[in-house]
Amino acid sequence: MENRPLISVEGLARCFGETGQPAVFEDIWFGVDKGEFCCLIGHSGCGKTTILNVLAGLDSPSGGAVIVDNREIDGPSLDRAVIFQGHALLPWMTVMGNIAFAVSSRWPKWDRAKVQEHARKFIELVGLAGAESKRPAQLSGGMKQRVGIARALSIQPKMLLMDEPFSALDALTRGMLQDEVLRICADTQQTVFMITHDVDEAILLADKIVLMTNGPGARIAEIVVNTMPKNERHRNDLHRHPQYYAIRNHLVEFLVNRSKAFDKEIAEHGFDPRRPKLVKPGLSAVNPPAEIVPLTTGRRQ
Ligand SMILES: Nc1ncnc2c1ncn2[C@@H]1O[C@H](COP(=O)(O)OP(=O)(O)OP(=O)(O)O)[C@@H](O)[C@H]1O
Repeated sequence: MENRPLISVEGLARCFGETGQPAVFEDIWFGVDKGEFCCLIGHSGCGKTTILNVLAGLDSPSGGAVIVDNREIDGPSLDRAVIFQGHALLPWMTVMGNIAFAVSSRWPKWDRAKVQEHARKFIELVGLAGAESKRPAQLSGGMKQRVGIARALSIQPKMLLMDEPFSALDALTRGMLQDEVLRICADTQQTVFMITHDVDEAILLADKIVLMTNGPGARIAEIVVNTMPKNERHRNDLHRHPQYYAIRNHLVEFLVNRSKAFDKEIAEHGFDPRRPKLVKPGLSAVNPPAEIVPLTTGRRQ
């Protein structure tokens, strides 16, 4: 049996509107391994949120498929938890109520005491002990986002999907939450797919950064491997790491110049969308992963 990553995005395309409209993105191929933290970066409108929605099972692609654990996604599942930019909490419920609600959806047979005990562990994990009985209106933006993170983690999903989860927060709160997410995901070996516009956030959190060209017809241009090991990534001295500027300059150069002129690169150097190049800025390029043979579902072409 071939070695498929936990999440395998295979030939994904999405068109909106009438037939004949150009695809927002097409022929998107990449994988996320178990325990890996993957960030997706690209300009506004290239289709990042649409890809995340497909991964969440909230949208259907016009072509291709997403395979998780060797099964094609065909709808939402508690195996995949989403953290949105706006935390989407239930305003009439307390912190405990919001998290317990998710926990009891996941394990409907658990009694109230077991649900609350489990929920409390995650409330503590995100530093909200003592705020269990507060309602969302009584919380700051950062605290609400912590509840969203605790709720998503509490159902112990196979994968965590995050759409710019920190972008609405002030810089100080954003930094603190980034540190916590980095620690929690490393401790729990959580598989994460996250969209961000913030290059430094991607360098701090991601094991690999998937670069998307501009739409319409957006593609995965390449995949940047974060050559800074997780345990050497610290927000306050990220810029002192010997690999930092090589990675940062590579990402910024892509966003400023290459993302809009990728067709020219294709014409000059060729391009295999099934095997986007793996790049290690500051080190040499490495071979792309082995090609994945798509599962034939017969459902979509
Ligand atoms: N339901 C929809 N109906 C029609 N068009 C849509 C729909 N959802 C998204 N689009 C279009 O698809 C394109 C990609 O949208 P998407 O939100 O996925 O981009 P994005 O890369 O996440 O952008 P941003 O970084 O600004 O959030 C946009 O042009 C958007 O208008």
